[in-house]
Parts: sequence; structure tokens; C-alpha cells
Amino acid sequence: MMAGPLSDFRKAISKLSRIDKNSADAARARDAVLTKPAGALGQLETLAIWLSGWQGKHPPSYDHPQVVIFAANHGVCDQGISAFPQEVTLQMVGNFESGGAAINQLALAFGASFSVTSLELDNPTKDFTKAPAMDETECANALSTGWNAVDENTDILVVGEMGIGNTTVAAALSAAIFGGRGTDWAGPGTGVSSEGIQHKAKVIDDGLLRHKDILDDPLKILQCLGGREIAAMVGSILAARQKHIPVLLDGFVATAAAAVLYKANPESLDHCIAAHVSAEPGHGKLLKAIDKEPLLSLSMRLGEGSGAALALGIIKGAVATHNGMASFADAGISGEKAD
Ligand SMILES: Cc1cc2ncn([C@H]3O[C@H](COP(=O)(O)O)[C@@H](O)[C@H]3O)c2cc1C
Ligand SMILES: O=C(O)c1cccnc1
Repeated sequence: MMAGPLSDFRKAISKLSRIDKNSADAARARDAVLTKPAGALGQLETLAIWLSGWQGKHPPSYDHPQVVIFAANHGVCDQGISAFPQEVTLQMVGNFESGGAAINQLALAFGASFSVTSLELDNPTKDFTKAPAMDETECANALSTGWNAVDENTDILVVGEMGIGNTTVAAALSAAIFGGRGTDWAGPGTGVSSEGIQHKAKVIDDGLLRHKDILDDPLKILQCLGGREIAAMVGSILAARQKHIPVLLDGFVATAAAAVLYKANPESLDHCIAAHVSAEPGHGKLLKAIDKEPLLSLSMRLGEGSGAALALGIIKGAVATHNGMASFADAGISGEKAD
């Protein structure tokens, strides 16, 4: 094993916690006796069983849902790859702090705690077409920030981001991890034109070429082509795994963070559900590559954890029905007729 700033994270990825089969079995057994035809609550049933297994307890809980979002700036914005200027990242952090963003309202609607963590907004990462975006220590620090943001008593975690330029970064990571060129993964993001998308694709190709020698190492891909908020999301998803906390994945950018872990160890996302598929065209493709079916498809394309926060409502419904419904025996209702 390579020593160095990233080695603790490499170790964590190679020693993942496992699902608690006893809790999942207990949930499956209770699900089978609830007052409904078998399977009639569809994915709400499988979600309750999945939650129990990954929370490592039965019944599953929805007492402390947590939304964590991370904000950072990207040197690759110098290449003119976003419809918005970089200062919007800081301005939106102000909006998150005063409760005015979409994610604030969604977290509030589903009773989740909310925090935003800024990662050196006045010190963008390096332009990945010219140099590694981060050095190993910077990348490890961002991973640690994400790791430490996850509360011990969280029962379901949403991770999200704010960082002008980060759909270009997510597309570069996707291409580095799963192959293809910039045109396969670049999309409009905040709203660049079709020429803008072509330009993004070229910038991504330049980055892939510059870093061609490290493309077999997912954490080096993160360091060279990623960003601080994306590394922080990687750290949070990994911390959640070690703390037995299931995770809802958001859009293209959050899923690109998750894909770094998938590339390192495909089992590392078993505690994660894809909450939605974003309208950003690369996202559906990326979900297929990590073998995840999204719960929702609502043409959202915001980031901030917004699609994942919306899916908290589904998780809340799954826990409420699983934990609160009567069994056939309790309610004195006749079971299914024998053939
Ligand atoms: C006002 C505003 C609020 C946002 N909230 C999330 N994003 C999203 O858009 C950005 C990525 O798009 P691109 O790669 O095209 O820059 C990220 O900050 C992402 O979180 C926003 C973008 C804007 C402009
Ligand atoms: O799907 C996303 O994560 C996304 C899409 C557009 C802009 N920002 C984020």
C-alpha cells in the first residue's frame, strides 16, 4: 500500500463495513405481515428493508436526516466553461446561510438538518488542463472535511455541492473513470449553448490528455481532475459507510463523486441509493455505469443536493409505513386465501 496523505482513505475503501443481514431479515419478516397484499407498497418495502440493513437496526429510523453541502471553486473556470461567473459560488453560500436556496426549503420540508461548508473559496483549485487540480495533501484535507461533516446520529444522509464549473469537473471525472471523450459526458450545466458544450468537451479532452498517466488510480483521478467540494462528498459518502448511515445520491456532480469510490471498489456504493436522474445528459449514463436505478426523474438540474433531499420524503414514507402499520394479526384482518 502506498503511504502518503491519501493512504487512510485507500485503507477505508479496502475495509468497508457490511450490511447487517439480521436487521434486514427482521425488516423483511415484518414487511411480510403488514396489512397489505404482498409487495403492494413496491419500492417503499425494499427501501425499508435496505434502510434497516444499512442502519444496522430494526426497526429503521427517520429521526435525524442530515443534508451536508460543500462549496468550492475551480481553476478550470479560467477556460470559460460555465454560464455563470465564479463569484456566484460565494454568493450562493450566503444564500444557503440565510435560508434562501432551493436546498434550504427542501431540507426544511422533510425535517433534515442542514449545513454548508466552504472549502477555500478564495483559493480555486488549479486549472486541470495545466496542472493537477489539487496536490495530495489538499485532496486529503478536502476528503477529511467531508468525512468530519457526517454526524454520528444521522440516520439518512444527503450530500450536495455548490461550485461554479463543477459540471465540467464531473464530466472529466466520468470520462476518466468510465472512458469516452469530452463529448460523451459534457452537457449544458447552468445553461451553456451547444458551442459552449463543444468547448467544454475540448477542455475535458485536454485534461484527460494531460493526466493520462494516472487514469488507473481513482484517488489520483480525484486529485488531478476533481475539486474540493467533490472530494468532500467522497469523504462524506465513505464516512457514512463506516458509520452505518445510508446515503441518497443527488445529481450528476454528486454521482461523479460517488463514481470515484465505485471505481476503487464497486461494493463501496451498496449503502447508497440514486435519488434522482438529473436533466444533465451525462447523469443517466453515469448511473448506468455505477449500476443504479434512480428513484425520481423530474427534469431537475440544480445540484445542491436538491434531488436527493426531495427523495427524503420517500424514505420518510417508507419508514412510516414499515414502522407504523398494523399486522394482519394485530388488526384481525384475514390473510391471503390458500390456493
Ligand atoms: C444561482 C445558481 C445556483 C446554483 N445551485 C446549484 N448550482 C449548480 O450549478 C453549478 C454547476 O454548473 P456549471 O458547471 O454550469 O457552472 C454548481 O454550482 C451546481 O451546484 C447553481 C448554479 C447557479 C448559477
Ligand atoms: O445534476 C447536477 O448535479 C447538476 C446539473 C446542473 C448544474 N449543476 C448540477
